[in-house]
Amino acid sequence: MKIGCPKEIKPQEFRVGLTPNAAREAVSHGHEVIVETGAGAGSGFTDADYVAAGAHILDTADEIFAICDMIVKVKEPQAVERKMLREGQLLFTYLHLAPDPEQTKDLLASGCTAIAYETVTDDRGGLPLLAPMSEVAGKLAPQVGAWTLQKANGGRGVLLGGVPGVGPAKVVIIGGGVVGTHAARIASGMGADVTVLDMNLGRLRYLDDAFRGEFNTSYASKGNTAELVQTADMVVGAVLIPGAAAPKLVSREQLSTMKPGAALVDVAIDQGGCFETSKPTTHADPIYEVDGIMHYCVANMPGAVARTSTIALGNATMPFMLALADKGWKQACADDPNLLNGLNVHAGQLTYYAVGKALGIDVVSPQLVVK
Ligand SMILES: NC(=O)C1=CN([C@@H]2O[C@H](COP(=O)(O)OP(=O)(O)OC[C@H]3O[C@@H](n4cnc5c(N)ncnc54)[C@H](O)[C@@H]3O)[C@@H](O)[C@H]2O)C=CC1
Ligand SMILES: CC(=O)C(=O)O
Ligand SMILES: [Mg+2]
Repeated sequence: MKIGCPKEIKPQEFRVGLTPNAAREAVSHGHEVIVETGAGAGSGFTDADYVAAGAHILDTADEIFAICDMIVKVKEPQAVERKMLREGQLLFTYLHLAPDPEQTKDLLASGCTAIAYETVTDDRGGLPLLAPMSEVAGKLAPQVGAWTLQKANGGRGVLLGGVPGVGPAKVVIIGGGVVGTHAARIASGMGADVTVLDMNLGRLRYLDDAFRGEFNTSYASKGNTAELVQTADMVVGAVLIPGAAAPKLVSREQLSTMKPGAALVDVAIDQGGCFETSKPTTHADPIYEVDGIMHYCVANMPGAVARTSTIALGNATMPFMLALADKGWKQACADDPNLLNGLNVHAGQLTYYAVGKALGIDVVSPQLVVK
């Protein structure tokens, strides 16, 4: 199979879909790997590194999309990339379709088959291709939130860890999954007073047990959430219902109950965001203010630490990428129900129920598609 890896074109996205190690592995399985010139530069990989791994280099994304059977990327295809996708071609990348009707329309029109990293599952109910980037974004959240809280950036002027004689900042994390857990570890490591909210009591039990009270836990009822948000210096949005649009858990009215200059860090923005006032921002212009509350809503946070993120993502995607290349997507998905859960689009039809529900589009069963 011809496997293509174009350079990412989303603003300030420095990750790349294939590492030289992944390219080497695919070549050793008998595949041809074609990488766009400079695609790895933002992650510290040169064209020569890919050539040494057995890949070929081409000058433009057009050439790669024209000749490759499978396109491996990081971020959802941008409008110009969507025009290059074609019937029968396989796209393997993050998609986040539920909050993105335009991308969904274009993918359906292209006739391609698209497998979304964020809905591939594992046998323990986890999301193995989302997890590495959630680990990164979770660890970044207190760091970017601390910066947002600085006075010159519009924030409250509060230091997360406090100092002797002045108490620490209060950090409230809504969602105690992968993002939430990593954010809690870092925020409490920075000395903040941290509370994690989740609706899953089993998850709260696990967090309490595993971290031995290093941070507080609270059940995510509307009342508890509203009370904690009022007292918070920083709120991290870290909820997920896989594939679906994020539920809105803090309304615009609630902003007036918060401390002026508090920071909302909406990591769930890639699924539409869990604060009513969230809208996607970029690393170039990451924050904005609504009703005196600072918002940070960058939808590709891991791109900021591209080398760490590219290697972590590549470790996770490699076995799935190889299965897709070795067997073809249909057989690979038929053999592995976890990979089949990644199938979002095939030949003009949606194949993921939560996306169809969010966008009001009919869905065909993925099991029928691979029969
Ligand atoms: N902005 C960015 O650059 C990035 C964003 N993300 C996003 O972060 C979000 C979280 O991802 P993960 O932590 O991996 O998901 P996860 O599935 O590990 O955790 C989500 C948690 O949210 C909880 N939850 C669901 N609904 C809730 C509610 N109404 N109230 C309280 N808790 C609720 C679940 O019980 C679960 O524990 C996702 O939208 C993901 O796509 C992930 C990586 C990078
Ligand atoms: C998960 C995601 O959206 C990202 O890593 O950018
Ligand atoms: Mg994203």
